[in-house]
Amino acid sequence: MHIVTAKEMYEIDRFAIEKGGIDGRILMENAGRAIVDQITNLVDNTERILVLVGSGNNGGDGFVIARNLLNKGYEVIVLQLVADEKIKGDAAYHKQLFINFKGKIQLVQEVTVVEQYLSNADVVIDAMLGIGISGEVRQPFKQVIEVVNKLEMLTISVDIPSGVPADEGVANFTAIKADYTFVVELPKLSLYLEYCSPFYGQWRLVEIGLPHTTFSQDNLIETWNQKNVVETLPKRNRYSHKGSHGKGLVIGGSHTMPGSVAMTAKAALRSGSGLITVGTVQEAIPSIASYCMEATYISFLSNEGIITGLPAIDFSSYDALAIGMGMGRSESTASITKKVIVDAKIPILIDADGLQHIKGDLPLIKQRQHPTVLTPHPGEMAMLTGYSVKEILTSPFKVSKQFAREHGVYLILKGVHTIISDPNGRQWVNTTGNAGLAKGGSGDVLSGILLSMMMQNQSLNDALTNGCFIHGASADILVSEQRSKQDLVATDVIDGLTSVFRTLI
Ligand SMILES: NC(=O)C1=CN([C@@H]2O[C@H](COP(=O)(O)OP(=O)(O)OC[C@H]3O[C@@H](n4cnc5c(N)ncnc54)[C@H](OP(=O)(O)O)[C@@H]3O)[C@@H](O)[C@H]2O)[C@@H](O)CC1
Ligand SMILES: [K+]
Repeated sequence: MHIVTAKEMYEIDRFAIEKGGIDGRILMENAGRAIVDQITNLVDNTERILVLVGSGNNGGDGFVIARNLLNKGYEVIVLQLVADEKIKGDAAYHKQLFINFKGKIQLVQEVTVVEQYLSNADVVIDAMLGIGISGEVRQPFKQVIEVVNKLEMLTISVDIPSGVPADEGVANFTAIKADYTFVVELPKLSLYLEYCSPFYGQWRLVEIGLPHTTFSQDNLIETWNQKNVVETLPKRNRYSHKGSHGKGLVIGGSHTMPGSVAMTAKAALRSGSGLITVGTVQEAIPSIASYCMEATYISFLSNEGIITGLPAIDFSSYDALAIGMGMGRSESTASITKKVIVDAKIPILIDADGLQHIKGDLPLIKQRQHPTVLTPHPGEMAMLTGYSVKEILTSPFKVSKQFAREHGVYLILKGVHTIISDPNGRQWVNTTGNAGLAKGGSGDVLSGILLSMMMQNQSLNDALTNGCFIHGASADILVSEQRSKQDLVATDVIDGLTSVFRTLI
């Protein structure tokens, strides 16, 4: 599903009205009614409802909601926070309907009076500000937002919690902390920003009759969900053999960090790879092999437990390779990483210490004729780009797109909402995963799943989005059935792959 910026949402709205011929007042009615259907599942009609409305169409939705709740027997009061003349167009039309239906509207701008009304209500519907907000929230909204948040009553936001920007790039704002948000038609970008999404509370989309078209050529961002995975994940052919599902190479590990490559290799095998070879230091091989007996091993030259030399490897005999996990950050591992990037004429995934090593050599990656996949977390992304972590989290879509285009890479920016960007600037947001994944080893497991997907017969975009989905889905299934977010560890996520594949294939 397409994720929209405010600008794109307005384009779709304009298209529906101007070209499609639908009346904006009908769209507003649809929005309000669809949201009322949701509210009636949450709130029973003995509860007193206060609807806070502002000057725009978000407030217009508020009037439709108030009228339809009134019709259903709820006790409803609308607090209008702006002067009468500010309410125009479709919103004014629906305000008049509410009045015609004997609805009660109080024009209030002093926060103390708003507070009194709030103390006599059970539920607040937030229809103050929608996607039309610009700049810092002004008074009286700022104070009202603070009061609503302080009271901690059931708060339901219309389209977007008032004050939350629709788009990325705004780090500091005052906004309603909603318990529920009913998002009109399409998800807004801020739903996938980790500093904005908590404000939405639980959220759901409501359909109002707009087409799901996109007019933007430059901002293609989509969610990637189970349906997409089922449609694109290759089915295993009965007549296939181990060579048909990819022969992958994993380079990394060190005496003190053998677990990383072990988990990458095991995850790759559990995700369908035909053959996996691990290239690592001699002293780590016995412990890795005891965990991952299905892999084969190449012993690399080492000194004090760190890889120091690359043996002669025919990279062309592999379908893809992953490098960097648990490798350490010495001069020798840096030069090996660079040599692999130049010599290996196959798709490469670079993670962890490998990312540190390429920072000064990004042109080498751009020159590659084969795909390169980078999998940084925000800290590594900051190291690669020179932006601060805060800047990256404030504009993760923009920063990733820019980086993927500039360096010709596939970029997976890991996070609560992992963003996958391709070299053409297309982007996807993964929809699975939970806080249980915020542990050491998660990234190594993801690299293994991705390596495997990169070798299966699918487009690289599908491979990467599917890999991220499957990784998060394993954690989700485990947390819902047997583990908790507390005790989930990376190797569990590998074991959980069985449940994911059983539901997907
Ligand atoms: N297809 C759709 O998209 C549909 C959308 N619909 C709904 O419409 C909503 C978008 O409506 P919208 O465009 O009227 O904007 P919205 O956010 O209600 O208000 C903007 C007003 O707020 C004000 N204001 C601005 N910044 C401010 C600030 N910092 N601090 C304080 N005030 C500020 C500014 O007024 P000003 O005081 O500047 O005159 C401006 O006029 C959308 O979220 C959805 O709910 C549905 O009805 C169905 C179809
Ligand atoms: K709102």
